[in-house]
Amino acid sequence: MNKIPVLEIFGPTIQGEGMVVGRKTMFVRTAGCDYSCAWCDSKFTWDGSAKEDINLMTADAIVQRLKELGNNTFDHVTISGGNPALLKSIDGLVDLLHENKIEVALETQGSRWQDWFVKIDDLTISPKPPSSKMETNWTVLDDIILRLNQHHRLSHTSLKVVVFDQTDLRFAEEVHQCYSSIPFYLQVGNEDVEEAGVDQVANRLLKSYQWLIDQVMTNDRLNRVRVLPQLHALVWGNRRGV
Ligand SMILES: C[S@@+](CC[C@H](N)C(=O)[O-])C[C@H]1O[C@@H](n2cnc3c(N)ncnc32)[C@H](O)[C@@H]1O
Ligand SMILES: Nc1nc2[nH]cc(C(=O)O)c2c(=O)[nH]1
Ligand code: SF4
Ligand SMILES: [Mg+2]
Repeated sequence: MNKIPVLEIFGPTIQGEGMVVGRKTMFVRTAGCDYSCAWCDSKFTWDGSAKEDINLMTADAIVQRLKELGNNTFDHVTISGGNPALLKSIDGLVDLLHENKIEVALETQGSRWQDWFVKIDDLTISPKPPSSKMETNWTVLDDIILRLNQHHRLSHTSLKVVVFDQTDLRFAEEVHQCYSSIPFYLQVGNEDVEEAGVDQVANRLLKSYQWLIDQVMTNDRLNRVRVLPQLHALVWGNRRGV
């Protein structure tokens, strides 16, 4: 089947995270995840609560919807989820976006490989730290990085680790040490994914950002790194579709 299970298409907005933070982009959010992170801010993609909202769409229909929403005001689309890497059918969407001169970014956790990864312009791999309660399969992650390297795609790749506490920070060090040539991003954990108030979310995030900066500044294992909060959460809190 080459249809794609889609939960959200939205934008234009700014990429709030990681290697192309601030970039004007549209989002396509797919349904389904092989993980169930304790603090996932997109639980509706895998916990069944939004299963009625899943749209099985062709690549053509997705691009048509993106154009309805964004007209000519975008040239970049971020595919996130859930885990889009569960879906072979994303291949055709990436090709169609490229045919339309639109760049493509991907958010994934590094638990599955897809051959279409080598076509992604901005590929973010985000292994999950202990606070998520998930276990990284290092063999799979190694294999993904190896394949990207074989295809000369590391210049299009970044690693991003969400950090909530000291234990997560040790995990981040480990990931950075293993793959030290890949641009590395530390992302502030959002502890308030149920909070409706924008100011409350922003205040808490800024406090956590300060803590994370302080930790990283004095850490000699985290030198060639970038430390970022989720910019969209600072602006819009936990609102969906931004
Ligand atoms: C919802 S996930 C979807 C893509 C993919 N499943 C992944 O985790 O990389 C998108 C990004 O949001 C991050 N994220 C999810 N919940 C978060 C939270 N509570 N605080 C900070 N970042 C979070 C993930 O780590 C990931 O980098
Ligand atoms: N603005 C904005 N930036 C994002 N970066 C990664 C997101 C995601 O949920 O994958 C995300 C999102 O949902 N919104
Ligand atoms: S891997 Fe991503 S989408 Fe899946 S549960 Fe974790 S944060 Fe959520
Ligand atoms: Mg998000």
